[in-house]
Parts: sequence; C-alpha cells; structure tokens
Amino acid sequence: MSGGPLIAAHRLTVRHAGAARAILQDVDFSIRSGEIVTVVGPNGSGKSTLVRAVLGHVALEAGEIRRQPELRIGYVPQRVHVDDRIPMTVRRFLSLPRRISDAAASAALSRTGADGLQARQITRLSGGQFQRVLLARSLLHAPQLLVLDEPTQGLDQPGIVAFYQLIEEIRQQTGAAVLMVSHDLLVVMRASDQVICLNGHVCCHGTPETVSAAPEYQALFGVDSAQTLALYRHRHDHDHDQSGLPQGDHACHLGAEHGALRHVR
Ligand SMILES: Nc1ncnc2c1ncn2[C@@H]1O[C@H](COP(=O)(O)OP(=O)(O)OP(=O)(O)O)[C@@H](O)[C@H]1O
Repeated sequence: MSGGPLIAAHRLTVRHAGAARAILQDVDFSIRSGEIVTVVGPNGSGKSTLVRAVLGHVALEAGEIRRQPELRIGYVPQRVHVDDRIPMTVRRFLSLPRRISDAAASAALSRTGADGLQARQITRLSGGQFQRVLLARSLLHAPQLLVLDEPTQGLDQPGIVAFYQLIEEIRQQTGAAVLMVSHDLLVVMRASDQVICLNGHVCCHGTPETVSAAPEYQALFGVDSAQTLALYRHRHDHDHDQSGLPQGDHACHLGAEHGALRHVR
C-alpha cells in the first residue's frame, strides 16, 4: 500500500459476543498521510469501537482493515486512570512502558507546550496539562498516525480551542495523520479535512462543509449546528473546497422514545 492510505477499512463489522446487533456495520473509510479525520456521532454510536478496531484491539466479525506495513500509531486514550497513591512524575510517566532518553522526553513535552512539567507529579496536573502530557507521550515514537479518543474531555472552551490548534501544529510539524473522536463539533469540524458521521454505520462523510450540509448529519445534530458551522467557517477560514461527497441512501432520525436513535433506510 505504499503511497496509498495509511489505513483503509472495508465493510468493517463489529459485534460483541452475544449481542443481537452489530455495533459497527459495513463501515468504510481511509486515512491518508497528513490528513485530519474526525469521527462524530451520538453516544453509543460506535466511535470508540472504531478507534479500537483501528488500533487492532477488537475482533472483526466481517470486513477488513489494511494498515501500511510497520505503521507507527500514537494513541491518546479517552481515559487514563492514574492511581494517586503511587507517586509518579511526568518524566517517569513518559518512560512507561518503554524507557526513553531525557532528550526525547524534553523534545516531546516542548512540542506539546508542556515544557517544565517533567518533575511535576502526574496527579497534580490540571486537565489541560495532563492532556498535553498524554499527547507528548503519544508522540515519542514518531507516529505516522495519531489516534485521539475524545481528547478534550474536561477542558474548558479556551482549552479545547488551544488543544485543537496544537493538533494542527503537530500535523504541520511532523506530517502525522490524525484520527480523532470528538463531541466538540464546531471546533473540531473546522480543523478537519474529512469528517465521518457515524451511527453504527457511516451516515455521511466528506469535508466539514459537505457533512454539515448533509440531511443525515442535520437529523442527528440539528440544522442550527450545521448553519452555525457554515457561518463560522465562512468568517474565519476562507476555505471553500467542496470536494467531499456525502454517502449513503438512508437517513438517521432522532426517535421519539427517550431520544433514542433509529435508522431510516
Ligand atoms: N465490550 C463490549 N461488550 C458489549 N457491548 C459493548 C462493548 N463495548 C462497547 N459496547 C457497546 O457498543 C456500543 C458502542 O460503544 P462505543 O463506546 O463504541 O460508543 P461511542 O460512540 O464511543 O460512545 P460515547 O460517545 O458514549 O463514548 C454501546 O452501546 C456500548 O454499550
């Protein structure tokens, strides 16, 4: 696959043991070098499962995921539990599980704007500092693909914006592709090359403009959200590329009962 996508999924289907329904059904996507791809979707729509499938941590019921040989992936998980009874500095945390040099630790921290945190206790960091340390750790082995599962949980709005700016800078500096899951639709869609709107299957995908205009996306997230995005991008971006195409011949609607989602094909 040299020169092709870093990762390509074809008809990816995941069903947990004993479950009546598949969590992911016939999901297709690909990620190219240097591209920022964002996965959006409601709670329980399979976003984390998709991430785990990309990492090779979940068995596929059907379909396949092809990775470039020796693909190096850096991962920032959704949650990291750190036992606050065990003292651990940022420096030591960066050396787990693989020992790294002081120079590598300092370069990674500096790249994520976390200089000077080396001697700090990991449990005493603010949410934003901890995210930067996690990001630094994911960069240690020169990843070609960074995978981030809701990396801005617990951050305030300025913290969220700053974090995504940092991701964009890292992409520019390292050329790494980025796959991220996010609920910060407005901010993250603006920073994405490609958006995948997921609800057990791919409801629609393409550029942020294409997805925000798609009826499938608007049914899930509301027309207001799409219009605000259009305005936001127009004012701030001046990027009018419309090359992505929506996919699929079905729509997803919010059901009447308990806000549950149902699919209309
Ligand atoms: N190991 C498992 N066994 C059985 N069901 C699971 C397992 N892991 C996840 N699920 C179910 O699969 C569905 C999708 O979960 P997933 O965590 O991928 O969704 P998500 O879109 O990331 O959700 P959220 O936005 O809440 O983080 C959920 O209904 C969840 O309960």
